[in-house]
Amino acid sequence: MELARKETSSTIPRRDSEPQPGGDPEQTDIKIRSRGVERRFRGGRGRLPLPGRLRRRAADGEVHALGPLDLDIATGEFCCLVGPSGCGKSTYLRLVAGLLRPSAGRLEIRATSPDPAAMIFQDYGIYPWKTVLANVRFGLDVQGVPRKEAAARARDWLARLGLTDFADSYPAALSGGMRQRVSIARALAVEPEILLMDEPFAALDAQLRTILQEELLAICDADRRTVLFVTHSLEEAIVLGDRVLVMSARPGRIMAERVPPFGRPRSGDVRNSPECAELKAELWHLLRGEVEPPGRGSE
Ligand SMILES: Nc1ncnc2c1ncn2[C@@H]1O[C@H](COP(=O)(O)OP(=O)(O)OP(=O)(O)O)[C@@H](O)[C@H]1O
Repeated sequence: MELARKETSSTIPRRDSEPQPGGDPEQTDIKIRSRGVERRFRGGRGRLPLPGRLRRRAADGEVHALGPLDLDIATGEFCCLVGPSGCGKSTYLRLVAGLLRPSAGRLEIRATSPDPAAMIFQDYGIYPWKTVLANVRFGLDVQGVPRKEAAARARDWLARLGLTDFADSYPAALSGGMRQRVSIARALAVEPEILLMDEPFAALDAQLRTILQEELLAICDADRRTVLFVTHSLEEAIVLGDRVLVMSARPGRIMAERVPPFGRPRSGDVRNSPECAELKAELWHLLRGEVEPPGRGSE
């Protein structure tokens, strides 16, 4: 993608402290534009049991979860979001998905379809009572895709993710890695313009995580999509992203951004490069001050 390629060089491009909203001012093909986007919550997370620190915040009335956030994401760009726990990463994804509305600011999704985003969660989000094939077909059925075409497209995605032999199995019979593949196949089958991934590999062991990262790289190289990927793993962000966005502690803002110095197509082997190690150290240095030490209180 243009932005990433232009900035690829032997040194890691820096855009410290005051990143341009959206990075490259010449970049006009914007898919997601955020201007002054904020989100506040009132009264905690419904009736969910909250740990003490969060319960105290909720009792105070309002949680300023995110922003103001100025950010442009280009069409076809793979953006990784890293930041301390509770800084509003998932909240931003839910805003882009249209599951939440901003409390202030303007969030523009420049989509060509009425339902442009698909979301993949850490806990798979697949239906246990449906077979693998039916899960992958689900979004296509909802879109009203004719039965034959839906079945063919679903089977194609099953094949791409190595799930053909499990088409008639139920999720309970699958390993965690397989379930996450089903979840990815289901999201991609509807060919979303925007793919939102919220720590999708966090529950997997290190080997499976590496394999699924490779698969995601291959899928995105074959078929460029706009991707927003939330992760706590700096290495994962560097290996996958055209751009790594570093968020401050809550209320989250974009504090810095870095462009991993790797082109496309890209192999997961870049994780073993000195550039990856250098960038990881730099990102950790940026983040360290934002990560709240245990017991420092809620504010
Ligand atoms: N529905 C809600 N009601 C009240 N508070 C909420 C709600 N959703 C999120 N929050 C609060 O907003 C803040 C940001 O939450 P969010 O889940 O977006 O953070 P995050 O960066 O994704 O965290 P993590 O990395 O731990 O998943 C947190 O303080 C959280 O408790």
